Amino acid sequence: MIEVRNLTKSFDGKTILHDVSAKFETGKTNLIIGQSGSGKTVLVKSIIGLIRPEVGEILYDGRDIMKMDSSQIKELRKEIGMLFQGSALFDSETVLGNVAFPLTMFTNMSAAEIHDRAQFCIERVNLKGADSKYPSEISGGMQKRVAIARAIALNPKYLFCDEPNSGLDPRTSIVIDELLSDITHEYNITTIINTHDMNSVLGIGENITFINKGYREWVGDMHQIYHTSNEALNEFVFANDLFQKVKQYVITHEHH
Ligand SMILES: Nc1ncnc2c1ncn2[C@@H]1O[C@H](COP(=O)(O)OP(=O)(O)OP(=O)(O)O)[C@@H](O)[C@H]1O
Repeated sequence: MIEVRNLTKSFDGKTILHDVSAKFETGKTNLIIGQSGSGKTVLVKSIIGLIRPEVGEILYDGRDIMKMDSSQIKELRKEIGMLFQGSALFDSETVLGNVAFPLTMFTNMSAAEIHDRAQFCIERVNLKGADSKYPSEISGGMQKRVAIARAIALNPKYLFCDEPNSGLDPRTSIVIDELLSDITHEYNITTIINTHDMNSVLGIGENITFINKGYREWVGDMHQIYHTSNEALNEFVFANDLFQKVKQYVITHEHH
């Protein structure tokens, strides 16, 4: 579990995070949602140690990253997988080369072991047979799966995903969401997903943290969110007609 306690962060005298506390649970898909500019990225960057808040605690299964020096943070990062927006693959490397990269960089595994582990991860994301392809030769959804395979190569305890569905069509987005959710459960990973995608919120949101103007205003899951009395959250999630209808449908049918 990652627990954040009373985080406050300001830039140039302007407070961006106001006393934010949140829990991100092990083996669950933890979503962070909120409007553009609400402070989600500042929160995530704080959690991974790229930004240092003025006040607060950030506990990785009890270990406070705020109290770590840079070499300790570097050690901790070995337990963290990252999935960046746009996949961030190396264009000049094959699928296999991309997935093998962190294994080559951060382990003492032999070439044969690296090959086996990379192949295992490639198969886990259903890309068997694509290992010698280059990123430019595969679709955006497949690239995202390569990025997921790379992110899990080192068997991370923690996985951070920044807008994993950006640029993907709705159907591919669901495939990626389900893959992230399955992997989270299967390997008992503390997964944190920064997302704007309401399909993800309602589809895989096991633990949702809503940030509004730098305050953590709501926490709950994809079922509870239909019943929220938080106006800002309601407007954010159910802004469009379709989601409004889904909400009415769910609420009506729950009472029967
Ligand atoms: N390094 C920085 N220096 C000064 N201000 C910053 C810095 N980083 C972020 N901010 C400010 O913090 C606020 C919150 O930004 P943040 O990027 O966390 O929003 P967000 O919720 O992630 O938005 P989006 O959904 O658009 O990515 C913004 O007003 C931004 O200008």
